Amino acid sequence: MRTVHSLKELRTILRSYRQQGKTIGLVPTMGNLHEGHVSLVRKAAEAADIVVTSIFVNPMQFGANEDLDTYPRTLADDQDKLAAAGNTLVFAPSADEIYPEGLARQTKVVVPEVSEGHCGASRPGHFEGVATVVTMLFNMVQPDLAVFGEKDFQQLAVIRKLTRDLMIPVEIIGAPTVREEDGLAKSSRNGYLNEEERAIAPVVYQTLTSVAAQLEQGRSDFDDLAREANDTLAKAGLRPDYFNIVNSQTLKPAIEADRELTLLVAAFLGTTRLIDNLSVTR
Ligand SMILES: Nc1ncnc2c1ncn2[C@@H]1O[C@H](COP(=O)(O)OP(=O)(O)OP(=O)(O)O)[C@@H](O)[C@H]1O
Ligand SMILES: CC(C)(CO)[C@@H](O)C(=O)[O-]
Ligand code: BAL
Repeated sequence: MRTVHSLKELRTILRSYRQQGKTIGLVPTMGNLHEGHVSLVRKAAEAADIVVTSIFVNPMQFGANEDLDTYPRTLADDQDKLAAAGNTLVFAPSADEIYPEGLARQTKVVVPEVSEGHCGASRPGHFEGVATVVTMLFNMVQPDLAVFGEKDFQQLAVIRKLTRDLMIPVEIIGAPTVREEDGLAKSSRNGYLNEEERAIAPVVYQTLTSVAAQLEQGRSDFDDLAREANDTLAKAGLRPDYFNIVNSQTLKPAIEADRELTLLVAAFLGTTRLIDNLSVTR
């Protein structure tokens, strides 16, 4: 497995794979890889001949008070995990390689509606940063397909929409959330949790499953359910950011007639912000 840091090297290698008629799958990540990421690489390897995993902590999607500087950078460990998972090529560019003129001069991709609300409301500019870098990665790698985790549910919706709207010829594949045994969604940011916080963290998924069960049993007083969920999170020691019950396609607030619902949650444990979601069919 090779690792390249420059766009020039990336293009040279990919040109040769394309000339051999190989299909290319892309797995965009920010590194500090865990089994969730590995599942995306495996899925990409099942569907494409060549898997390119990008590792780039994208400054454009971080707010001024967020964890850009402390985000874990663990390239050597990541390379070991990727090689074992069947990855072909790692693309690990510097910020200068991606944004040579700096962020202020960067053209932006703005995705309306699905970017609004939820994480989009709590992290202004975040999805512009994600949409822009993902569009750039699509242009740099020109993959046949790309795999993203359902853990970042709103992000996946944003990427599906921009791919359709900009007519980018890439198949977008969603992959299910990989969890710890106690239900906590695997996430690089779980590493920020101290022992006490880690013991509380599974309450996020427990709350999702409890609300999902009540929806399946026919409850449709969505506002009350969301309020109760926020209370449960707060009582456990979390600081809820949002708990929203939405239409799974539009990500707009659910209405009685909706059959496919998704519960979206973000909550802080200390300074760590956890997100998760669960979909329900009624
Ligand atoms: N537990 C998981 N299961 C499946 N996919 C995941 C999981 N966690 C992350 N992913 C996916 O991996 C890709 C890269 O995500 P990223 O590098 O941000 O990982 P992360 O662990 O979610 O990090 P963070 O803690 O910053 O959110 C995204 O498509 C994301 O949805
Ligand atoms: C898709 C992504 C790699 C874009 O920076 C990032 O948002 C992530 O890791 O989910
Ligand atoms: N997993 C989404 C990347 C971010 O939180 O910035």
